[in-house]
Amino acid sequence: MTNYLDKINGTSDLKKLKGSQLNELASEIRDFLLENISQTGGHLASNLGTVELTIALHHYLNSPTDKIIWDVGHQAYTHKILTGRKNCFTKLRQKNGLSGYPKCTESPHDIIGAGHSSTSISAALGLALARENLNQIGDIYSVIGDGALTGGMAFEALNHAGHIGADINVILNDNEMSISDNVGAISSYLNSLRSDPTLKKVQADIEFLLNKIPKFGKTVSNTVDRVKAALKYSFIQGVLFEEFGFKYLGPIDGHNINELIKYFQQAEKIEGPVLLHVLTKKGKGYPPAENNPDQFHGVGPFNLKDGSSKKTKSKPSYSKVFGECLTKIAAQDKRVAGITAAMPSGTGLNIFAKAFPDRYYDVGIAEQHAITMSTGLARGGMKPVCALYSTFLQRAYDQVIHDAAIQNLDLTIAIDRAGIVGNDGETHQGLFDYSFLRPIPNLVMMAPKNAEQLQQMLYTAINYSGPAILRYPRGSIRGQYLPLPVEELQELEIGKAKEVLAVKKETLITILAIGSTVEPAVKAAEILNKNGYQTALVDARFIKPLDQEIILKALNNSQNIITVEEQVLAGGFSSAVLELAADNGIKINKIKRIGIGDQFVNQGGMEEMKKEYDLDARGILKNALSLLDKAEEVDELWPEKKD
Ligand SMILES: Cc1ncc(C[n+]2csc(CCOP(=O)(O)OP(=O)(O)O)c2C)c(N)n1
Ligand SMILES: CC(=O)[C@@H](O)[C@H](O)COP(=O)(O)O
Ligand SMILES: [Mg+2]
Repeated sequence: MTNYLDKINGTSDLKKLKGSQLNELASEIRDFLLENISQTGGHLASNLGTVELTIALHHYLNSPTDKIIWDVGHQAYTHKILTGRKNCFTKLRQKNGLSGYPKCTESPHDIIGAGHSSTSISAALGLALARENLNQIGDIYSVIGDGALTGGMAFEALNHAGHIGADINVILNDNEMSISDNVGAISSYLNSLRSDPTLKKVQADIEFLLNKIPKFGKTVSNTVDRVKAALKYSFIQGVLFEEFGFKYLGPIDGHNINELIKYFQQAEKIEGPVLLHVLTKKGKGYPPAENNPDQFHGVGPFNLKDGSSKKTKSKPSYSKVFGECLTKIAAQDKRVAGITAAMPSGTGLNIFAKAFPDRYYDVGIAEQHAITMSTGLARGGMKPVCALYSTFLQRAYDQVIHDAAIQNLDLTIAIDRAGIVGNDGETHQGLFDYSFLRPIPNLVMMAPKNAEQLQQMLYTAINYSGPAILRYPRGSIRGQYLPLPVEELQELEIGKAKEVLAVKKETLITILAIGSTVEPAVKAAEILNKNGYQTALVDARFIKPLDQEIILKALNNSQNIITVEEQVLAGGFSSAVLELAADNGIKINKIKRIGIGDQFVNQGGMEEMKKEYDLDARGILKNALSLLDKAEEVDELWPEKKD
């Protein structure tokens, strides 16, 4: 049997294949994806769905002169395979390995880097305008999913591109899924387009017409309009995208390479913006993923035979603890509502959704709207809890300031995936939220050290009457999970830290930690104390307001200070401590700040990357010893064998 995949070393080899050879290649690529992703993990279902579409694009276009922009970018694995990166798949999403997203530094074919949703049409438009201004050549294709199309930015770009008649092609990859079921009026609208038989007939007639016309531009538009009228089917009334000034082509079978190429040829004949509505199946070709596209959207290593996970059962995630606790609180208070921006299972809000479907809102990929809608709910007397990943909350910065904080409204923002997120890499790290939220008046912001504190903090945030934020990391909890009954939940005193190991007069070292760094700091402090280096430890709990009393006490009484935060150093927890010291005229003898410097953090395992930035117990110990000029003792003091 011919192995086409091994023979392809770039898109020029692909172009030599025809007809059924391309279908065979698609099948080989699917096997390759399954073989590799089952070992490394990755975004399986979306990639299985875009194999034929990507082959057709690269067969028809000349990348990188022609430009393909992948929205979110989690579905671009076949693009990577066809553009010379096949051999890198053994290290997909791993440290120093192949990125799971398009990345400009990785390949000239990755025109625009991504990871966050709904940016591709804007980027395509910018490229088209640059092409025009600089007399460049090349077609420009953006590939956006039906989920990503729920993001407001996509519509800002459609609005602009349609208005100016930009010569771009937007492929709407409609698989009827976001990560979970897609939501919203647009999604229902796409359903109606998909099943409209008249549209297919009109498309056939238009195709016939286009084949007769060399370039479907302004000069012939009257003819086309006449044909449309004659067909008694108005695109203008029928298709939303036409209202935006786009020519609509479709629906197109996204698993039929020849049909796709035929439509690309058509699109080329049309001047101005074209939207190609391509229908694909998420998880295509692998029954476990076809049947459970949500579960197979992003996966860890799994057994190919049945799709079962290779991971041994681990502790519950922070998201699950959050979801369960919220559900319990909501059972007692019918004002509590849950809001997600297209991440119900990721945030644990699916647990709440099941119990209280009437108070649960999935707004689609619309973080800005999620926050402002929450403020409206709050104003109306509800107690909204809006759960967003830290990295995606970046989208809603102004809404937090303008709609929540200035008006001091009573909402809770639960920031999930705060800190290092691991294999998604730079675009998804949650490393900026302390810094961008700390300067905002009226906000209260806390970070739990473990599952127990997460529950207490959620209860505190919901009961606090004003905008309250809690941030917690991705992945499994540390320590034990004892689900607390509501009667045992207690409001924490706002802005109160806790001395885990008391600060005394002339303390040698005080570690000031917050959130996920507290538990490794406890371990480091225990080792230091055991070895005669008297160490105190403060769990700050609140970054805003900071407990001035306890932190000033620590600064005044300690010969050495260590701050630890899973965040960038600039503007974060350590900055808050230094500001407090400066404002109170305290001269800190020696200080070491552990956190992320002025750089983006690459992909890699979560623990692996935390270790790299000294955010683990050993890293904290090492920094403490180096403050005492005893760095060389770390191996000797560290109780575990070198790993
Ligand atoms: C701003 C933002 N919010 C949320 C996400 C998380 N996210 C990644 S992919 C995805 C679903 C995208 O659905 P779609 O575009 O239809 O692609 P599919 O996975 O179906 O191929 C979501 C919600 C994100 N990447 N960016
Ligand atoms: C593509 C994307 O943005 C999401 O699929 C993301 O990878 C989810 O990350 P988690 O695995 O942390 O939920
Ligand atoms: Mg989709």
